[in-house]
Amino acid sequence: MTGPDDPDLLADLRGPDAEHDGVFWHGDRRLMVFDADAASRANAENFADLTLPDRFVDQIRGRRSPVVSWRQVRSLWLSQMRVLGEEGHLRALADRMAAVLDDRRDQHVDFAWLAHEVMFRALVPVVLDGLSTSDQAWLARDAIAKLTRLDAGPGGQTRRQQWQAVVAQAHTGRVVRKEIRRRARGGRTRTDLTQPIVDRLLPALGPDRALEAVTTVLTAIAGPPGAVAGCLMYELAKRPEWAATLAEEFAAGSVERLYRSGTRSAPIAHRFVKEVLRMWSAPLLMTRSARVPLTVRAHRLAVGQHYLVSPYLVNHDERHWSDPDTFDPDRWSAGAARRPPGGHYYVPFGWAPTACIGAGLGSVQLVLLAQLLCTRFRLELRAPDAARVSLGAVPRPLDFDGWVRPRGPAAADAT
Ligand code: HEM
Repeated sequence: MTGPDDPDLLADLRGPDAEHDGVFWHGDRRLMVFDADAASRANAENFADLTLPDRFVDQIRGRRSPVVSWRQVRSLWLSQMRVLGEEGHLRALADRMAAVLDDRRDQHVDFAWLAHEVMFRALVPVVLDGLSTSDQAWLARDAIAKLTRLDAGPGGQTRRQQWQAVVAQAHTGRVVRKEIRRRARGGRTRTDLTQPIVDRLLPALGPDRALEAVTTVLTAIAGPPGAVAGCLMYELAKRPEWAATLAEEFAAGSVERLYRSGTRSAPIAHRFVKEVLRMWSAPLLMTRSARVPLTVRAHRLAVGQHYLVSPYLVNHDERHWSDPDTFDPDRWSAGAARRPPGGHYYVPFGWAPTACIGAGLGSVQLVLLAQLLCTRFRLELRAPDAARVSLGAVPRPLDFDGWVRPRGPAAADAT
C-alpha cells in the first residue's frame, strides 16, 4: 500500500469528501463531484449533445462546419471494437505484448514503465494498423513524453523534456495525418479504429477533425491501460498465492480458448482483473468544463466552470463498498460476503455518454497480460518488500523494479 511520505493526490480531498457526502467546493472554485449518482448525472447532462468543434479553417473564415456529433464517432468505434475483440485480433494483441516482454527479458527495468510500454505498444495497431517501425516509435515517444509530464506534475519537467514532448507530438500529428491521407486516396484498408473514421466520416469531419479524433484514442491508450497494468503486475508480484491460483486456472484451459471466448474462459483471472481495476482505478481525477449550466446537488456551475470527478473515489466509497481499501478479488464471486454494490458504483471506465470505448478490450488485455505473467514470464523484484503504490495522477507502483525472467519449459507447455 501507499507509504506515509509517498504522493497522495487525494490526501486533502478525503476528509471533505466524507463530510459533504461527495459533493463540495475546493480551492479555486472547483466543484468536486465524487458521489457516484451526482457524477453520473453531471456527465450525462454535460455531454448529452456533444458535438465536435468547427474545423480550424472554418473558424478562421467565420463559417460553420458540418455538424458531427461525438456519438456518431463513438458508435463507429464501438462497432469496430467488436471486430477487434475477435479471436485473431486477441491472439495478435497477446503476441505483441509477449514481444515487448521478451525484448526486455533479463534487463533491469522499472515494471511500472514496462507495463505502460507493453499495453501501449500492443494497442497502437488497434488504433492505427500497418505503421512503419519508425512511425510507431514516434507514437511511443509521444506517449512516453505525456506520461513523463503526468508523472512529474506541473512544472516538473526539464526544458529538454518539454522540447522533446513538442517534437514527439508534432511527429505523431504528421504520422496520423499522413496515414489518413493515404487511406483517403484509396490506399490500403485496415481493421483498426482509424478506418471507419476515414471511410464513413472524413468528408464531414475534414482532415483536422479526423486527426483530432484519432489522436484522442492515442492519448486514451497512453495512460489508464498502462497504469492499471502496472498495478496488476504489482498485485501478482505481492500475492504469490493469487499468482499460483491464476497459473492453475490458465494451465487448466488453453490459451486458444482465451482468445476465442475472452474473459469468460478464465473467471478467476477476470475477478482478479476487476478488483485491480477497482482498487487502482486510473486516472484518479478527471477535470471537466461545464458545457451547459449545471446544477449538482444545488451547487450551480456556469458554462466554463470546472468540476472534478474521480473513478477512484467512487470505487472506494465506503457508503457503498465494504472494506473498499482491501484488495479482494473474491468480492466478485457469486455469494461473496463483500458484495459489490453494482451499477454505477463501479466505474473504472468512467461514465456514459463518454465512457471508455475500450472497456471490453482493456479487460481482456489485462487477463492476457496476467496469463503471460503466470505462464511464460515471471517478474523478479529487486526489493520485494519495498514495492508499494503511490497515488499521483494515476496509481503508480514505486520501488517496483527488477527483471523479467522466462519461465521454465514446464510452465510454457501449460499454455
Ligand atoms: C484497462 C484499460 C483501460 C482503462 C482503465 C480505461 C479507462 C478510461 C477512462 C476512465 C476513460 C474516461 C471516461 C469518461 O470520460 O468518463 C476512458 C476514456 C476513453 N478510452 Fe479508455 N481505458 C482503457 C482502455 C482503453 C482502450 C483499450 C481503448 C481503445 C483502444 C480506450 C479508448 C478510450 C477512448 C477513445 C476514451 C474517450 C471516450 C470519450 O471521450 O467518448 N481505452 N478510458
